[in-house]
Amino acid sequence: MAGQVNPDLAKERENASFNTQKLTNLLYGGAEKVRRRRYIESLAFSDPAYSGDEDPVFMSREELYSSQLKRALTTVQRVKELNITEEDLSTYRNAALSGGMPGLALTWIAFIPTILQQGTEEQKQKWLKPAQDLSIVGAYAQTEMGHGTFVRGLETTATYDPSTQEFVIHSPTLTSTKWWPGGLGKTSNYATVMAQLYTQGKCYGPHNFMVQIRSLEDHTPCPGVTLGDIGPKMEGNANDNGFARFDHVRIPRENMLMKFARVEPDGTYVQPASSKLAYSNMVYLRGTFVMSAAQALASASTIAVRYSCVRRQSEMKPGEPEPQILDYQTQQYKLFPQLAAAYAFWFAARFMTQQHASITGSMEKGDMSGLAELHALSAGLKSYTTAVMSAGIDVCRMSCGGHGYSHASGLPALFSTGTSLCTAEGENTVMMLQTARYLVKCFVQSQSGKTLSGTVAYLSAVQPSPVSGERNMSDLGTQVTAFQHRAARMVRHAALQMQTEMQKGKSREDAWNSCSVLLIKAAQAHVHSFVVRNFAETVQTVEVEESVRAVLTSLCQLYSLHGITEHAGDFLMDGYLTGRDIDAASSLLSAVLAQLRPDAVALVDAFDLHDKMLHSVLGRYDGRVYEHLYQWAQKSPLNKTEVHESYYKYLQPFLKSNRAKL
Ligand SMILES: CCCCCCCCCCCCCC(=O)SCCNC(=O)CCNC(=O)[C@H](O)C(C)(C)COP(=O)(O)OP(=O)(O)OC[C@H]1O[C@@H](n2cnc3c(N)ncnc32)[C@H](O)[C@@H]1OP(=O)(O)O
Ligand SMILES: Cc1cc2nc3c(=O)[nH]c(=O)nc-3n(C[C@H](O)[C@H](O)[C@H](O)COP(=O)(O)OP(=O)(O)OC[C@H]3O[C@@H](n4cnc5c(N)ncnc54)[C@H](O)[C@@H]3O)c2cc1C
Repeated sequence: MAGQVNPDLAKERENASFNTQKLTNLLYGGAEKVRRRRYIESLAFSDPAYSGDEDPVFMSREELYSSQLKRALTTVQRVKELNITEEDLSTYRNAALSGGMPGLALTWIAFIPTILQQGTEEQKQKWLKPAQDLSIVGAYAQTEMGHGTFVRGLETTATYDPSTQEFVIHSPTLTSTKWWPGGLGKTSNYATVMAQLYTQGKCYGPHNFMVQIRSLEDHTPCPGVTLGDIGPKMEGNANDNGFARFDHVRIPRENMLMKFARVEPDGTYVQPASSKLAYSNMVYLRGTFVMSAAQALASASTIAVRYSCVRRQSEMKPGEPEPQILDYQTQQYKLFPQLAAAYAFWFAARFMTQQHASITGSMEKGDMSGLAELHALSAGLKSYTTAVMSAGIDVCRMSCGGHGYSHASGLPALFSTGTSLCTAEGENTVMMLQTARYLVKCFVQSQSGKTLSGTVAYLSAVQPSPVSGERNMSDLGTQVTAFQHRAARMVRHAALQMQTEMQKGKSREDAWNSCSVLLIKAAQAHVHSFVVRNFAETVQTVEVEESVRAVLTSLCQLYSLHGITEHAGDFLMDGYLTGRDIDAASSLLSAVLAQLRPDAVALVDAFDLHDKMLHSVLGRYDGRVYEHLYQWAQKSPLNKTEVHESYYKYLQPFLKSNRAKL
């Protein structure tokens, strides 16, 4: 990252109130981890095997597919040569493949985790090593053309035949065609297939099956399997999201992933401790999306904040030089909430990872009591953080004016990739409704006197009626309590509204549907409140230098004050906060924007995102935007020749004939 730095950016860095490195260490879990991550990334960044390809935005779909596949295979080779450990694997791969996720990566992201989550010890022994060594390449084939959300509605069948001890995998209808799985189209030779399990004439619902789909010799589809790519998408076109149809394809009984449910050789079905354990891999992946959301928003904020310090536009005071656009309060109001949300989500992702490890640890020992909370938390956090991230990246894009709209900024690709996380691994509305379902249940339990624990404990603790009196709106404790009050009120309101609808004669399902907008809003308020509380607790308790704590405290205040002012109606609804409180929150918010302004560049630098990860001319660490914008445009394929061939084909004859008519 050396080289001459734009003087405006250099000045920003000199003027920061805290040591950037200390904050980076906090984000990544210590100085040694930061050093290690940088070293591992440098191995990829300095490797000539990964350089030389042109910018992905100038490539055709086929070029992109094959170049990223080649890169992915190089990573496999390098991981062995360089002895990259399990701990460093994702850092290395992310650095090497930052130009676009290849279909092959689904082996790492979804296929291997499914074997780990759903396989018996024997099955792990059989398939994990080949998958890790890439002697088999796998996809996670669940979604069908007709059903993605409603897993119980999947149509693919796996019918057990005790006479041969095999399952017969079949796609009975067009809509049962597997559709979307990453890496399925052209790359994979295996897939875990989610199918309705039939045995002894009874359907036991969706279960996972290991199915070979292509020949290990020549990669042609196995008998009875039809495969292909589903075509280009909004982004992610290095990935061959694919389709698959099965015509009575037979697989051995041992290919059902049987960690939880089992089918005995005679066809007897053995129940799992919970039928939802077949979904455990989805819960795991959703949890990981929270960090992806944090990192995507961190990238967008880094690009937009750095550029906003390099870019000068208009006149603030007559006769004075044009100001850096970050000096406009409106620009700060666009960008700082995204920056604050990136930090908030980073800490929430950390909590999510710890919760996942702790609850799955208990589940391994047979204690299923945490499953519902884990599902509600991962579904809600996935939904909330990816939605805010997606909208936030677009705010960052617009904040960069015209240059933000160019692929040179990196923001269009970041948005199109990021926004896919709102749909993949559980559509966001559907996920938030799952959280709402849990909240309503908890509310009913608290009404009958049960003391709630975990992330919903506040639902029984918060006073239903507002507390009158003066409030200090700058106090983090006051802000957290206000968020909890808002969420508790909204959950109570949605649940009581449902009860009212049912008392009027509606079925539970109809009452649920007619209250679902209220329910979604209540669940969003719950997750929002959790994120605020977790952020506040982190900044108050973390061991760190006081200057770092001070800037994080301002950032946390900004995050919650922004939430309060943007959702003022929710806080005012029952008079918990007054108009004066909201006015105070708005004034404080303006003050915090100004307070954070000198630290903005240092706060994005602390994410420690290398230029080779950002892929942005606008977000370059050295701020040399204009010269590189000019250089970048020269690479446009349209500039390969001075006069484009279409001129000779179309424009020249057209102009000639037009002129002849004159
Ligand atoms: C920029 C960054 C880029 C980064 C790139 C990243 C890579 C991207 C890679 C992309 C890769 C993308 C890869 C992909 O996309 S893979 C495909 C992912 N697909 C999905 O996620 C499907 C979503 N649908 C479902 O999960 C279910 O069908 C839902 C949940 C909707 C309903 O389900 P169902 O109809 O069966 O249930 P029910 O509603 O009758 O409820 C019944 C009860 O069950 C409880 N329940 C439900 N579920 C769970 C659960 N899991 N654990 C524990 N409990 C659960 C529920 O609360 C209820 O409890 P109760 O109230 O009765 O007590
Ligand atoms: C980039 C990408 C990668 C993917 N990778 C994979 C993969 O590797 N493997 C795989 O199996 N799948 C994959 N998928 C598929 C993905 O998991 C599904 O698209 C996703 O789960 C949403 O399901 P759906 O498409 O059926 O949406 P739908 O459910 O049809 O959603 C359409 C609308 O209906 C609404 N809706 C549906 N049900 C309800 C309800 N109960 N209440 C209220 N509203 C409702 C939704 O909110 C949404 O507004 C991928 C998808 C994408 C975009």
